[in-house]
Amino acid sequence: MYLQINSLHKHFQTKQGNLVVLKNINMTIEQGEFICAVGASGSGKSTLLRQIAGLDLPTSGEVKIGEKLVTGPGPDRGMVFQHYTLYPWMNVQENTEFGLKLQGLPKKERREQASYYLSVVGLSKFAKSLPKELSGGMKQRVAIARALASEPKVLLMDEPFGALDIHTKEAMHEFMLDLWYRTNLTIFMITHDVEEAVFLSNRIYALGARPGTVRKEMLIDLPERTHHIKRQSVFHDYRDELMDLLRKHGKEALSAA
Ligand SMILES: Nc1ncnc2c1ncn2[C@@H]1O[C@H](COP(=O)(O)OP(=O)(O)OP(=O)(O)O)[C@@H](O)[C@H]1O
Repeated sequence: MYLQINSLHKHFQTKQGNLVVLKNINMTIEQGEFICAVGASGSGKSTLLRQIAGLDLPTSGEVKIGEKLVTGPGPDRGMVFQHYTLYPWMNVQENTEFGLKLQGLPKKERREQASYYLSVVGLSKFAKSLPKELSGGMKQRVAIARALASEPKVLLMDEPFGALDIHTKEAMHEFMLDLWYRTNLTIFMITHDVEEAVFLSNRIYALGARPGTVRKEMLIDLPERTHHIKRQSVFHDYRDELMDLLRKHGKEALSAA
C-alpha cells in the first residue's frame, strides 16, 4: 500500500465541548490510484485532508506514506486548494519554482524542473505571465504544476475545481484524467460533487457526517472516461447510488444534530 490511514480519530475542543469530527477512518490506497472522498458539508473532508497533509495531527490513529508515519508536511505530498494560492506578485514560472526554492534546490535545477511541469500542464507559453493575466482554470493548472514540481508521491486536492464554471470544470476534468494516465500519479481528492467523483476516480470513499465516518467504499469501473459516459446508465447507476447514500446520511445527520 502507498497511503494508509489507520483508525484515525479527530476531535476538536470547542465552546460547546468535545466535537468528534472524524471517527475511526481507515483507508488503504495503492500507488497510481485516483481516489475521491465524497461527503456532505461538515463530514470532515477538509479535516481529513489536513491530517494526510500533516498540517494537523490526528487525536489518535495514524497516516502513513509507504512505511513513513506522517508527522508534519513534507515534499512527498503536494497540495492543491480550491482557492488559488498563487502569489500575485510572482509570475507563473516563479510561482511554480517557489516550493523548490524553499527546499533549497539550486537555481538552474529548479528552473528546469518547474519548466518541465509547466509543459506538463500545457502552460509553457505563460511562464512570464502574472496570475491576474490567467483564467481560473489556468491558475489551477499552475497550482497543480507547482504541487507536481516537488515530485510528490501523492497529490492531495481540496475541492480544486469548486470555484470554476461548468465548462472550465469539464476541461479541468479531462486535463486531470490525461495527467493521471500520463504520470500514474497517486491522487487523493475531496469533493462534494458526486458526478465529478464518479467521472474521475477509480475508487470513492463516501463519508457520512456528524461524526465523519466512511459509510461506503465504491469501486468505479467505467468502460471509458469521456463525456459520452455521462449519458450512459453505468454512470447514472454509480451517481444515483452515491447520491442516495449521501442523502440518507445527510438526513440522519440533521436529525441527530
Ligand atoms: N479547528 C477547528 N476547531 C473546531 N472545529 C473545527 C475545526 N476545523 C473543523 N472543525 C469542524 O469540523 C467539522 C468538519 O469540518 P470540515 O471543514 O472538515 O468539513 P468539510 O466536509 O470539509 O466541509 P465543507 O464541504 O463545507 O468544506 C465542522 O463542523 C467544523 O466546524
